[in-house]
Amino acid sequence: MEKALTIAGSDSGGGAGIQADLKTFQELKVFGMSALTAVTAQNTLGVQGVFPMEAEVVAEQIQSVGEDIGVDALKTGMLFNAEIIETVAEKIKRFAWDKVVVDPVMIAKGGAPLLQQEAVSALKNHLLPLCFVITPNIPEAEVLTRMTIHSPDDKKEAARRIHALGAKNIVIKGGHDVNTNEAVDLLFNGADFEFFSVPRIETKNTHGTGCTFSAAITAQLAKVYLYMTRYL
Ligand SMILES: Nc1ncnc2c1ncn2[C@@H]1O[C@H](COP(=O)(O)OP(=O)(O)OP(=O)(O)O)[C@@H](O)[C@H]1O
Ligand SMILES: Cc1ncc(CO)c(N)n1
Repeated sequence: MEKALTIAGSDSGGGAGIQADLKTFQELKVFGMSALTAVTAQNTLGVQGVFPMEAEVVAEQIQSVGEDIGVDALKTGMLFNAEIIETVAEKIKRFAWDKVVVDPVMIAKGGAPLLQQEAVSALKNHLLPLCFVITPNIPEAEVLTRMTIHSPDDKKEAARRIHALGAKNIVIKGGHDVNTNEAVDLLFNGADFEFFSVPRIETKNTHGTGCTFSAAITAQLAKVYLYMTRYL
């Protein structure tokens, strides 16, 4: 059975974070493992508390999993601060993991910060160059590129800029594009653009959509051989 690791925060409400990731791994029939970066107290009303782990605690969890069980693919979610980001980047390099999915989690849907503002540059400098796929939502893509995104062309330009930061494949998710009746994601692999569009489901219950999405990509990556060198 292929093995997937999530390096992310705990959501006590079970909709996002490692809980969403592990449920998704299980659904897609890969063996799920976790390295916890933070404990959050969350429910349907919002985020009531955020308690980050020491970077050393994150490092030890990744080390234990990497040196014994093995990792076919991994994703990162909430990383909270620069120290944790740098620790995660070091471990990815140390184990030479290549199927790395970065969900650049910054702010919970209710507005609570899940990444310190000063950690954005650590994310750009240390983690983006190591990632095979990055899955920003529109506000996250705006922070990473320092541009505003209104149109499909803006999404393309943002994807180009994120590619220039070192990410190999970029998916800009369209969940936040609430003015259209479609949810349109854009994939850019450094050469070609592809839009994926589905009818927007009218619901407020979208907590954890991004975590589930990036966990699904990670699970599917765990099962495939990366043979297309253009993407590597
Ligand atoms: N209302 C919706 N109807 C259909 N698809 C949706 C809807 N909202 C989001 N999606 C899809 O779900 C996936 C996740 O996108 P979204 O932009 O919601 O991520 P996110 O903001 O990072 O989520 P979160 O921060 O809650 O984890 C994308 O593929 C997006 O197109
Ligand atoms: C722990 C955690 N990770 C990610 C998100 C983003 O959905 C969240 N709300 N909570």
